[in-house]
Amino acid sequence: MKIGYLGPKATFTDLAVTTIFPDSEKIPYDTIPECIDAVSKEEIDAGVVPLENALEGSVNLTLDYLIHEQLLPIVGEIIAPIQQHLMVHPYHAHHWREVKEVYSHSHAIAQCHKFLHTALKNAKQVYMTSTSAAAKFVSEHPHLPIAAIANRLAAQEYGLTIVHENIHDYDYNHTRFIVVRKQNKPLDIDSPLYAGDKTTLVVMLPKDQPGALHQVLSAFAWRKLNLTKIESRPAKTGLGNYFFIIDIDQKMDDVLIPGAIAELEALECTVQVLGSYPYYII
Ligand SMILES: O=C(O)C(=O)C[C@]1(C(=O)O)C=C[C@@H](O)C=C1
Repeated sequence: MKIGYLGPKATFTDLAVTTIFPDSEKIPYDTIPECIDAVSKEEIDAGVVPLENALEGSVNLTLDYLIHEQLLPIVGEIIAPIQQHLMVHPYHAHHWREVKEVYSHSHAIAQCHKFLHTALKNAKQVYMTSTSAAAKFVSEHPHLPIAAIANRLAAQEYGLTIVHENIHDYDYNHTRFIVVRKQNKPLDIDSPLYAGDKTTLVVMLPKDQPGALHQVLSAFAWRKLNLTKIESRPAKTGLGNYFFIIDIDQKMDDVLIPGAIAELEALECTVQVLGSYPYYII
């Protein structure tokens, strides 16, 4: 199987893919949209992109691109621990406190806000497409006084020295990655890391109906369907127009979830099933 991922080599997405698909051919893409487009064009069998981080919340680019540009089914989810390290070119290892710029993915920079605020208060923060793209950039500019925030594999891959370990602000730092495919075909993963199943819906509420969200939630509540996430994103059709992304803590069944969807449609909601898929915890 060919699995695309947010690259280059040694991103957190790469680590997640290697753990869950150890025997697959891995194809890196520079950006999340490029990876999703490659799935859509069937250049690859599946794509893996980050969706949500425990400290920083949703990766909006993934959500928006999937919902507005390429509506592909989610066929799996990988939850992985995230440890962020500060790294520099070996040349700067002894004077890393003097770096002028810190490069990383915006989520990684946000996860290390307290550390950056205290240890590198005057360094400019520069966003890159991924943590390993930042590490690669730092390795390619040995004479610049700059640092990257990335994982240990990236330090090894790009020959950087870790000068401060575990700089993320809170110990519990995990990211959810989703696996998307062109067709809604389950992945044949036989992994001891399997931890359960989820179903994700995208729900657009009817316009200007008092209590609509309350009614939507009660369609799940009285069926005792456990929701693990509800998030709103702009529908991009006008101010105040939002849709909701709802995760249900179980597989699509024949009765309860279809019943809830039918009830939402009767309330004039538009409902799309983004996927019903297994998740794996690393
Ligand atoms: O840049 C990477 O290494 C990624 O895999 C992306 C990403 C993200 O988008 O949140 C994944 C995990 C970390 O939370 C930081 C960055």
